[in-house]
Amino acid sequence: MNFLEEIQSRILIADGAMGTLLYSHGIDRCFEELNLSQPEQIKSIHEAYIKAGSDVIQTNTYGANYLKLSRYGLEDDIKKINETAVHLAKQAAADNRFVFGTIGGIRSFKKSAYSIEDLKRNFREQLYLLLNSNVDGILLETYYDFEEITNVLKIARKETNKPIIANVSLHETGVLQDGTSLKSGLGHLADLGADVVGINCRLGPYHMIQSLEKVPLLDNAYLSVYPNGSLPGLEEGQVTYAADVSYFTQSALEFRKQGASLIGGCCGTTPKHIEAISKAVAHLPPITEKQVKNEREVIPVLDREQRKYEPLQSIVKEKRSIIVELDPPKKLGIKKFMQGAEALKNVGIDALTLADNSLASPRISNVACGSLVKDKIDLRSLIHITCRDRNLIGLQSHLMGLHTLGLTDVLAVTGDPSKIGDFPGATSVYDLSSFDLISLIKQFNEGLSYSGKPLGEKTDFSVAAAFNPNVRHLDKAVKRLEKKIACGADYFISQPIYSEEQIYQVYKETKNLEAPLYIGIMPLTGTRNAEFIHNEIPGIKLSDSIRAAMLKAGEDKEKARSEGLAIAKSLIDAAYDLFNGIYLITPFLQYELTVELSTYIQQKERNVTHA
Ligand SMILES: Cc1cc2nc3c(=O)[nH]c(=O)nc-3n(C[C@H](O)[C@H](O)[C@H](O)COP(=O)(O)OP(=O)(O)OC[C@H]3O[C@@H](n4cnc5c(N)ncnc54)[C@H](O)[C@@H]3O)c2cc1C
Ligand code: MET
Ligand SMILES: [Zn+2]
Repeated sequence: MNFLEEIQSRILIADGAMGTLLYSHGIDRCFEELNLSQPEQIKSIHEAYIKAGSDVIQTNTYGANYLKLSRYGLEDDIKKINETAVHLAKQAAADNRFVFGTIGGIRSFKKSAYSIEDLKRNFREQLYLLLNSNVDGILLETYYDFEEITNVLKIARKETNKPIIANVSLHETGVLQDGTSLKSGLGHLADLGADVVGINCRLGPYHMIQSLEKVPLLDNAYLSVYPNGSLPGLEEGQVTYAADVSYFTQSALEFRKQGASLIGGCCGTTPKHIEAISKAVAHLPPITEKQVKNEREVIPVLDREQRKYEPLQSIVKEKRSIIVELDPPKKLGIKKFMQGAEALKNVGIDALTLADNSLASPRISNVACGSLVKDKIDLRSLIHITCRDRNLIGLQSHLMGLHTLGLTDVLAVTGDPSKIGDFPGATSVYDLSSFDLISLIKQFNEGLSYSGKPLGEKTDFSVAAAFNPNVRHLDKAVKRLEKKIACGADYFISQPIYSEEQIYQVYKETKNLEAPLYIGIMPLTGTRNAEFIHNEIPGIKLSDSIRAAMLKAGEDKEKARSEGLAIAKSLIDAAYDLFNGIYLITPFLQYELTVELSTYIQQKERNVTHA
């Protein structure tokens, strides 16, 4: 009996979930290891699916590859686990059933977690083991990453003439994670040589039917569909699925109408679901003609609204520009903060920069503060965004919120890790790096979300990135800047520098960059503050003369304060002719200091223009 002949003449029934039926062993268990320790149970699950009507069953090898097994320290058992899995499935299947060796996808949305080379090596090993055990075909399932499935499919097609089923998992109805439509994705997999192409997991029948409505019958591959039992729920920490099996009778008829030739189930489905599907469609031939729904017309992306403020990168390329950091307060109450913002606006700075819980300590949301500053004082707020506190969902929601509030100027940073802050046990999310975040914001400017889904409007963010010059190898830090420019950074803002020599070094190393740089200067507020910064903030070093001057000021607060200001002014003098952009950092909400320094810069500017 030949799979490809069989599927041509009638709808074939696949099996349902394996993992769901093994949950009772504990969710953190390696289910594939059960091939060795509980072979009878695995075999009886296969038998239950066969009894329910499955023509095609899959080996219990979804995660039986090096990368997944090594999470459990089981990588050395890879050969035995795969061979036994094939053996058990074959024992359960009579001659007229097909045993497909399954290989699950690895990547989630984070491409950086595994390189394509890692994935290919990992795949090849499992593929050889399954083919050597003489499976009837190969099943690729739960691939969210289209780059991954196309690469592994090419390998499989090269290595075997046996039938290959290639199933992707959808990001949302009809759309893959990278924004590719299901129609074009499946077409591409068919062109790469898959015999059957389709979808599995994540969605239930309703969304899968909707997705398939836009997919035509292909002339070089059959269509498959493996829906989940339902959308997942959570009960007492356990994933649950709705158990209405009769719903699957109707769903199976719909799948047939959409052109599916192979119908099974994924997470949450059981032999009962498969029985319902089998009873509904196993005796029917596949359809030969199909009315395809048009892909949704591309919604025109509205052009951006007029920006309220000119982008800082344009200003600083042309002329002197001062931006000042004023951190949102650590306690409730924003009177002093707003007074500071107003005083700084009155001395004519270009923007107030608002850190995002810097040093990983909670503060009033910088969006709340920034929005008030824009609306009440009419001063541009530059909102820092870290990747520490928000996952990919939160970050996208945040960007949409900023756009909605008209906060168009942002600084994208990785962010100080939680472990250095007030709540060391809190999670540092880091779904994205600063590079990824810069790229994401620039993609928003094209009107597209992370997955490439149209946002309806284009945003108009101007994106700053951070420059940390206080490192051992300045050239490496500058290389990071080049990478940030490649991701879309419009300009840079540096950490504070406390040495005239270092300012000159930074100028030399960065002067050829395409993107302008605001150089960071923060007034020292006292002798202890100076010693703390020199000795305890990683990377930052005060020059000998600055340190000596602060030590000389001693415990006299007034003297230390004016010495701190004098030092900041001398650093400004050193930076003045080299950089248009000056970034002043206000220590401890002492805005009088940054007001005085801003005035100092402007005075200098007037003297120069009048001279
Ligand atoms: C202007 C400015 C504003 C900031 N605002 C905030 C804020 O609001 N909230 C907050 O939490 N943090 C803030 N930070 C701190 C910042 O997140 C980091 O501590 C650091 O300065 C690096 O910037 P980044 O996050 O863009 O890091 P990236 O360039 O993305 O680097 C991430 C990590 O890679 C490593 N790395 C970086 N450079 C090198 C190098 N040359 N060699 C080897 N390893 C390297 C470091 O471990 C670094 O932490 C700010 C920093 C600056 C300069
Ligand atoms: N078919 C496999 C199983 O049911 C994979 C499911 S998708 C995570 O265990
Ligand atoms: Zn699944």
